Amino acid sequence: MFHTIALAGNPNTGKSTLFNLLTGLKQHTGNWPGKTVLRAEGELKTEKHVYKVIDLPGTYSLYSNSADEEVARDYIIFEKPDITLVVVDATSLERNLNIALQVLEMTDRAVLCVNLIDEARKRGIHIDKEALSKQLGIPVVLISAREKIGIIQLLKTIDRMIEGKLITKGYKIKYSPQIEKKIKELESEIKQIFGDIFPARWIALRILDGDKKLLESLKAYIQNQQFSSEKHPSAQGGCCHGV
Ligand SMILES: Nc1nc2c(ncn2[C@@H]2O[C@H](COP(=O)(O)OP(=O)(O)OP(=O)(O)O)[C@@H](O)[C@H]2O)c(=O)[nH]1
Ligand SMILES: [Mg+2]
Repeated sequence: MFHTIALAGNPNTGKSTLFNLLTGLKQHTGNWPGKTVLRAEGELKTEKHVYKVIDLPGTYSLYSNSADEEVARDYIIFEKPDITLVVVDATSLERNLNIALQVLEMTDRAVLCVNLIDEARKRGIHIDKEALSKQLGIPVVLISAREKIGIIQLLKTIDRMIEGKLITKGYKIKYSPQIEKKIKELESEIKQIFGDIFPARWIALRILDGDKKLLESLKAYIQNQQFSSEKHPSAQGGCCHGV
């Protein structure tokens, strides 16, 4: 049995370089954004486990602004990777953390990979990974995918997470009392429809944001599930039990 790892993050942060290093494949890399347009898949074997690694397109957010964002978002929400590696650029961490917070709204099972640590060190940038990890509630690993720095530590972190030895609790942004009240109301309705298969808080936030495309994706997902359980009645009681 294999586990799944998705690579998400802003464009040009070294996701495909890391993907190639982990899987031995040759995804397109280069110094301009938007190279990976569709998701690519490969295999990673660590000492203990086998993983399917998915290289997602780089995006500045995970809303419904573009096809790329939808590919990345839908993968995290509908395919539910066991671990999402959020690959960020150590030389522009503040800007990159935006997407990390968006991923944490969707899943707690994430690791922050602070890539290009070689470049950051050259520029005298110090990153306090313990403080970052404490704030975000997930492991933080400093890596250089190009110079192969920190990769053993990353693999150990992935294995430990899969084995349940590392418990994560991703940071969730607190909004104003009025918004939090609306989120609570919507959350309970969303849970009635979907149970626990989707992160209700995240869907509530997307609804409040007027994200119609997400609603369309959810509708298509439900129809798809109903269709496949009609075709394969034995499939009922799977992940969509109660929908
Ligand atoms: N210095 C340094 N450069 C890196 C590192 N990792 C990747 N790069 C370089 O960063 C550039 C972008 O790398 P990619 O792997 O293509 O980035 P990506 O995130 O897949 O980009 P998109 O698919 O466009 O989102 C390339 O020129 C890489 O060689 C690193 O650890 N250190
Ligand atoms: Mg890429």
